Amino acid sequence: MISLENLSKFYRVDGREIPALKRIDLNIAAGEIFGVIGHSGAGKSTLIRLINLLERPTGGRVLIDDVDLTELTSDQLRKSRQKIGMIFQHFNLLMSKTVAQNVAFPLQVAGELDKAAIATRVAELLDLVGLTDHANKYPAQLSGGQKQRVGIARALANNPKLLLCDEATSALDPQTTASVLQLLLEINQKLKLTIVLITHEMNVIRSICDRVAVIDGGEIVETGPVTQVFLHPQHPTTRRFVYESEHIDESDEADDFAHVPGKIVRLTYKGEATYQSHLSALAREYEIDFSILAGRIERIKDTPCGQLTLGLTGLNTKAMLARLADEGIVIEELRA
Ligand SMILES: Nc1ncnc2c1ncn2[C@@H]1O[C@H](COP(=O)(O)OP(=O)(O)OP(=O)(O)O)[C@@H](O)[C@H]1O
Repeated sequence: MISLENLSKFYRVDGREIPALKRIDLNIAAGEIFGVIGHSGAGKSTLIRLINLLERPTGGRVLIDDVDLTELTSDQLRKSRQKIGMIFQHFNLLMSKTVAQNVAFPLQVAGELDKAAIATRVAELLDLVGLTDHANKYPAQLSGGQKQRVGIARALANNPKLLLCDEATSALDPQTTASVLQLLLEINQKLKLTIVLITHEMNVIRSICDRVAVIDGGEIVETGPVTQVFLHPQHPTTRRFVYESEHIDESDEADDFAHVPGKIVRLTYKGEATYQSHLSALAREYEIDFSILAGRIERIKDTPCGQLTLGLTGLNTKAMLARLADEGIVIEELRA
């Protein structure tokens, strides 16, 4: 649905060109929730603002459903933008208008004049985001989570096919973050809406995204399904994000395991295999002793996943690992 081709953006500051994005190539499919994660200054905001041309690229193309937005007239662009909703970290609500008026605003801007039609649509949207009882309140009377729900209702007013989320939960506490993410997931499933979100928090990616791109210094350094990127991070920036979110210290681990005898391996389980007890049965069969050095079980979106780091001793470790591999468990040898 979205195709960014060789996209670059330079900002001109005091006559100097500051590179913000360098030759980005990215494809996002209709109906997916796609996350972009990066540290401050990595280029996330620039990237998301290029998707609806709030920023114009210095080079490259932005295609949405095969239409190159960079070639549209300003009138055509305005029409295309009505099919792209956006929500923001600080909500950007009109403080002097009520919740209902904020949600009605984009309908009026799009040319809807029928007051009854507007009222019906606003009621539908407030019901969708769970704010029916707050229609006549002003933004100052709402919590952060409620404000973001107004932002979401407003963004959905004109039935967009794409929703862009610019650090949409960064100003919210963890519990409110979880409920806003749940709402985004419901909307994605109910309305078949494509969602692109940017964040600096791995937890946001883990809870609702299907695929993720990691951005660093204006470049995409890694991209893939969230389970793949989470369980087998390749680039140092990705590894840092994952290990920080799991409170793992790689260098500590190496020290801690220095005195463990035998082979050290990491097993990765995905799906139902996560809960099965092959390990003890196989260890008995192959006369292997194992000690558990580290472990975690979690859910990545709706997939259960587990990782176990083991110390193995015995004559048949190779054969036992081959059996585990046959059962679809990914084996990484950390020390031979
Ligand atoms: N309007 C601008 N003028 C000049 N430089 C800019 C402008 N906007 C962003 N930049 C620069 O471009 C780079 C990328 O910024 P961007 O805001 O896209 O990063 P980010 O990953 O969203 O960071 P943050 O999470 O802190 O918002 C940074 O070096 C930033 O200083």
